[in-house]
Amino acid sequence: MKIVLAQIGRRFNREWIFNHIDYTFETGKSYAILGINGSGKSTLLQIISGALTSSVGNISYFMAGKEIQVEEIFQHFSLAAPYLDLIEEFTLLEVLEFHFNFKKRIDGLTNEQLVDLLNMQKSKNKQLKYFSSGMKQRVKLLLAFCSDTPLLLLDEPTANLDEQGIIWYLELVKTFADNRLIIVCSNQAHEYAFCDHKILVADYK
Ligand SMILES: Nc1ncnc2c1ncn2[C@@H]1O[C@H](COP(=O)(O)OP(=O)(O)OP(=O)(O)O)[C@@H](O)[C@H]1O
Repeated sequence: MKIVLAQIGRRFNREWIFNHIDYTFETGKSYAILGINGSGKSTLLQIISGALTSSVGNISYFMAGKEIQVEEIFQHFSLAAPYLDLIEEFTLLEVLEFHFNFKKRIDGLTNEQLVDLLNMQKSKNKQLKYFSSGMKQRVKLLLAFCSDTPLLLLDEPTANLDEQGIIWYLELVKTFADNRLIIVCSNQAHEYAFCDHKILVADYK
């Protein structure tokens, strides 16, 4: 997969958040979008995911040399982000079942294997509204990493995770990152240290 940004800019009302971004993202590489709070990392990630349009410029997506339209791109990425909500009335098993109706499971992982990966056997029949914020974050990350998509988008992946959770996240990266295009929005070194390329939003002010 290849994503090409050409002179991308975004403003809200009269304020330009960033402008003139020319950048190419490619499969097999990992990228960190970096910047202080409010610098525009999530805005850029949402443009890449097609959830938000840019104010100027063009974004193009290619898979196996064939162009994909932005309306289709949702089928090809998984996203874990603070603004993405889980259905809290569902139990963990119901969340897994529901999510994987829409996305293919990586390596055909079963619900039991996914629960084991989360280390949440005791909580599999519990509604998510009773999960701690760290547990919900682990579920979001697992759904993203274990969906068979070429593009993995992670916004603040270790938000709400304790030290053990951060180690668990880095294990997910090791196990499920191969041959994918990964883009991480972050301002915490431990969550993007593995990334090959770094993009500073402040360079595009
Ligand atoms: N819908 C919107 N309307 C107006 N302003 C917005 C909107 N969405 C974002 N902004 C503004 O755009 C700027 C960038 O926000 P964004 O959430 O992309 O930053 P961020 O770098 O991801 O921040 P954080 O590290 O805190 O998550 C902020 O000043 C924010 O207030």
